[in-house]
Amino acid sequence: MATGSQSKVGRNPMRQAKRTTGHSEQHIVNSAVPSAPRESIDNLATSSQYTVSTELIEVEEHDSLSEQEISSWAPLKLTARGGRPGAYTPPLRQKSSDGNTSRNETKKEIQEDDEATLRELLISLQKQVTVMSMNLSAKLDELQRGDRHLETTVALCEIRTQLQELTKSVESCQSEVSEVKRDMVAIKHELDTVQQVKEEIEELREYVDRLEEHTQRRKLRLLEQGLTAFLSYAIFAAVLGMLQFGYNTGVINAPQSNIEYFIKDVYKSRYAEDLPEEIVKTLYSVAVSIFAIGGMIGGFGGGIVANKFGRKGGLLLNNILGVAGGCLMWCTKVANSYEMLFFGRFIMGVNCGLNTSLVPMYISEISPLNLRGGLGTINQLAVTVGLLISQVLGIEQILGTSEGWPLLLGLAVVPALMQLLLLPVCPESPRYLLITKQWEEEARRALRRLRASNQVEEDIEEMRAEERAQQAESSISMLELICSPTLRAPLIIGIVMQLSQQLSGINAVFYYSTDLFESSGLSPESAKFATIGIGCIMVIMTLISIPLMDRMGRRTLHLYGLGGMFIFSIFITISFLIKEMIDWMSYLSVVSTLFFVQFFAMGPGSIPWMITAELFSQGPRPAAMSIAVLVNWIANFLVGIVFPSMKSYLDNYTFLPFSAFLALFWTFTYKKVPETKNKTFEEILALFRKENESEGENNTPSTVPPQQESNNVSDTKL
Ligand SMILES: OC[C@H]1O[C@](O)(CO)[C@@H](O)[C@@H]1O
Repeated sequence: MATGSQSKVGRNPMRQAKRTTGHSEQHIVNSAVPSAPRESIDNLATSSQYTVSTELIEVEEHDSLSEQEISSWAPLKLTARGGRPGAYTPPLRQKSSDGNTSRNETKKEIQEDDEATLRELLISLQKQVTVMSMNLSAKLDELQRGDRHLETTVALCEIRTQLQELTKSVESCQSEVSEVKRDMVAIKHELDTVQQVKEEIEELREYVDRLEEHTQRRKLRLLEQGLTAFLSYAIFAAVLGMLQFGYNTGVINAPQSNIEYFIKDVYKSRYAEDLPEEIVKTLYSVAVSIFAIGGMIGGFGGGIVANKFGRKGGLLLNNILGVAGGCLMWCTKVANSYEMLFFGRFIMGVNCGLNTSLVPMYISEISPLNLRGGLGTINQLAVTVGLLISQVLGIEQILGTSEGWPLLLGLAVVPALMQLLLLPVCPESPRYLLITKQWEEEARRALRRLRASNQVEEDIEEMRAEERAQQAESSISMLELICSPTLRAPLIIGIVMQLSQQLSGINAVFYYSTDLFESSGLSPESAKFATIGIGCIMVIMTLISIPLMDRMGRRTLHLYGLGGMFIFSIFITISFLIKEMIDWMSYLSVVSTLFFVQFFAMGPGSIPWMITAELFSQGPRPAAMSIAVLVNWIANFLVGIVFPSMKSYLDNYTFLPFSAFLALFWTFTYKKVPETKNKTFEEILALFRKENESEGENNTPSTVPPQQESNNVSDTKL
């Protein structure tokens, strides 16, 4: 307030006049110049009364301004001068420092008080000037009528000058008022803009809320979808491929001695000499393992086939290999050629490798979200059924004879022919049609048939969302997949899950269970039945795990599975170690093996197949499946090859390396594997993308400290 006053003093023409006059003049000025107007301008805002008092002029203005009018000047000075000496600071410039509160206060002050106050100030100033002029004119007349003519004239001149200055002062005041007015308009404009932005933000928030609600509703509807007859049919037709895999895995075990005799016979009939026993064993192991080599090739090529011919298309074509492989093995004896057996096994391997890639992909892509886990487990159920069928058919009473074994191997044509018959009426994967091929109408038609409903828009929307989410990484090649930082984590998880299935030692049990049981004290007959018992347990437990998959979640079941396998692998070792001392310990090994297999069926048997397909969106899924399936087949092959040597080197400790692997895989699953249950492919993708972004932000190394909560995004860091 004082500053405001001072600023005015500097510009006050009356003060200037006072400073430039001499002593005698000073008297004249003092006596002639009306001090009250000068004071009234200086103290305009603070004075509650206005008095003109000189020797010559006495103007009482007290009555002309009300108390209210005067007190209302104070806020005007405050806002108009802004506390900066000699310069007017518009309130507009204060807004940034004071924020919203100051803006609102300023707005209130200006809008409610200042406008009226400024107007009143102007009016009162004009009034004062008018009153003063009138008073002065009256006094002038009075003086002109008097004798002191000369002094009066001088005084009058001074008064006139002062009056002019006063007028100027009023004018400058007016211009300040207009300035304030202009600022007020600007502030109002700015406040309007702020209001507008506020409204826009509010609208956007509402839009986001609506969108979230819509996504939630869509997901709920997706979770309500049921299993239709046609979907069951399509799944049955597709999993025949996995049954084929199980059958060919198990079929070679039972007729081992028959096949070895056949190899010897062929050799003798060709070269008229006996083949050494070791070479016979080696040739038999070629017949066994060449299947896994074919599996690696087929598994690796699965991604290319899936993209080129589609999932269903690829499966149909693959059956040509199935029929060809089956026929070759069937005709082996008639053709008197073990080479034919090897070739047939190799072709069957390629066929099964392709199946392990194409079937889980097709099933996960046609399944409704809420059934994806359960239906994914059907893959492994088919494998176990295939294995059991081969074990049962392989007993001596059925086809496990020197005459029956070619047919036993040749029966592999049955699943292939059945699939050729059943699959053509099934639709192609709608995801493949929509996302890969961009054939929306065909995708809609396929979905309508699978869901037995015309309401398929939720599925279409969900697929579109997946497509949008993966846009940045569409059409991924294997090299791009390996190099992509976003996909690295799911790829490593997919690979480790496959390794956890094979390096758990399951095939050590499957390929060598009869042998194992015999060496732990069972008779050959009992050992064979114990092996069949294992096959049955496997089928039953896999069946039991189907409803659990979408209730307990993949991660939980995998952890239970690996944990149980770890415990019973230790029991197997213990039973081996003390079987010499305690007789009934051989039964402990059988029971432990049964439990070991039971825990395998609970999770590690089926989850790796489905989770690999779940961890990736449409673009990188085929390439990821290829790599993961290849790893599975390599590990499968290695266990098959290495286990006999392991057995002779480690003896009773043969299962210990598997125990160590199981502990390792359990820890990995606990720390890194996210839950995919009831998550859309888009959500799973977002999970890894978010994790990758936060990794980028934190600039942390790729291995992160352990996290407690599995479902947490950061759990997926690798
Ligand atoms: O059921 C046991 C079988 O399952 C697989 O792990 C495939 O899932 C095979 O390698 C194994 O022989």
